Amino acid sequence: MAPMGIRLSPLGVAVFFLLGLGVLYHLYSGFLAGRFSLFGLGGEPAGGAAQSEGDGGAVDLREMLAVAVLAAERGGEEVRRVRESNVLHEKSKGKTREGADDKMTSGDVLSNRKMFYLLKTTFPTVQINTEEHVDASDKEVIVWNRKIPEDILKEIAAPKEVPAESVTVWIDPLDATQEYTEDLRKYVTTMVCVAVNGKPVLGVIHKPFSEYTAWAMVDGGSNVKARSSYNEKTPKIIVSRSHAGMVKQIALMTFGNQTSIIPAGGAGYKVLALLDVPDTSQEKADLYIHVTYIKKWDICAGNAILKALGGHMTTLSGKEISYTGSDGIEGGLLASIKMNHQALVRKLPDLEKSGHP
Ligand SMILES: Nc1ncnc2c1ncn2[C@@H]1O[C@H](COP(=O)(O)O)[C@@H](OP(=O)(O)O)[C@H]1O
Ligand SMILES: [Mg+2]
Repeated sequence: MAPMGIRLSPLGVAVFFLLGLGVLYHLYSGFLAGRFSLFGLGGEPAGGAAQSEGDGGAVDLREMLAVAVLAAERGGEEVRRVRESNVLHEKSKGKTREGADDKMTSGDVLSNRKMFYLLKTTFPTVQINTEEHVDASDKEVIVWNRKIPEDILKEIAAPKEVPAESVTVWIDPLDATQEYTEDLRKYVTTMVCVAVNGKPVLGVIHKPFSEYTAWAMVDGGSNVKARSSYNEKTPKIIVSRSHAGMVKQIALMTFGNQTSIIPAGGAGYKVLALLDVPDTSQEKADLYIHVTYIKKWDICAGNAILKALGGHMTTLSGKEISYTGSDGIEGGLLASIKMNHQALVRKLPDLEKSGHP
């Protein structure tokens, strides 16, 4: 006889066992999904999302920085792969206002796809503006493993939440496309910028061919710094080599003939030229000046990094640039660090008033 006269029916045991399994599955499914995403095994967006569909509320800027770094690096892998294949599928998207070809390659398109979908999957409600067209039928779900790299954790000790609707992300999947087509690899970067209420707060500039990444967050931290000194009197000025306009004449007129001009590709490269960057292929300059029309994805990341390090990027007349709304800016660009930026502005001609780029 069973103790206390209880007899266990086989059917009852089976039902009890199944119920138990159901409860365990319910309890652990979220945990397991988290583990799988940890290994980057793919799956549904919710697996790596730092923000769920219903959570229009807040995003953590420290998480956005981690994803921005990853996106720039993943995009960079595509940029490198396409360049090394030598099959660029080079096309013209049209002409710039000055009549130059606005080029696009498979490197731009494939990098854009990776960068856009990684950020979109992780932060589904955030506004993302990117240089290249995103093909919705060619969607790729890329899951973030939710790991914030050690160097970011070391610099930025706590999460920093902001309302998701205050955020605009700017992606440049391949800066210096013209130079990319000429195989001038050192100028090429991939960039991500996060603006909050139009102000640039977080920037990432990645060099795919030297695998160097600079990042910074305003009032947060950075992995890059300013150099110890700059020449304010006769600065070395870095300028565009393929969208120059009248920049050389303006620079020489303002700073005199002793000033040297360095023509270079890429807005990301030119901002890095102002900083203390260990990459040996990186030239150094004291100022970055641009006088023709330029787009916000080209400059937002550099603006955020300079601002985080105490520098400035403004129009030539000293106006701050707002990273919401329209894609482009008139009025040129002046970028400096550890200099009297307003004094530089006073020296330069006001392009917006003269109407002459
Ligand atoms: N007048 C202009 N019109 C449109 N885009 C411009 C421009 N001047 C510069 N740019 C863009 O700004 C970036 C840096 O330019 P530059 O190398 O000449 O300094 C390049 O971005 P992309 O390579 O991402 O297109 C370039 O196309
Ligand atoms: Mg580009």
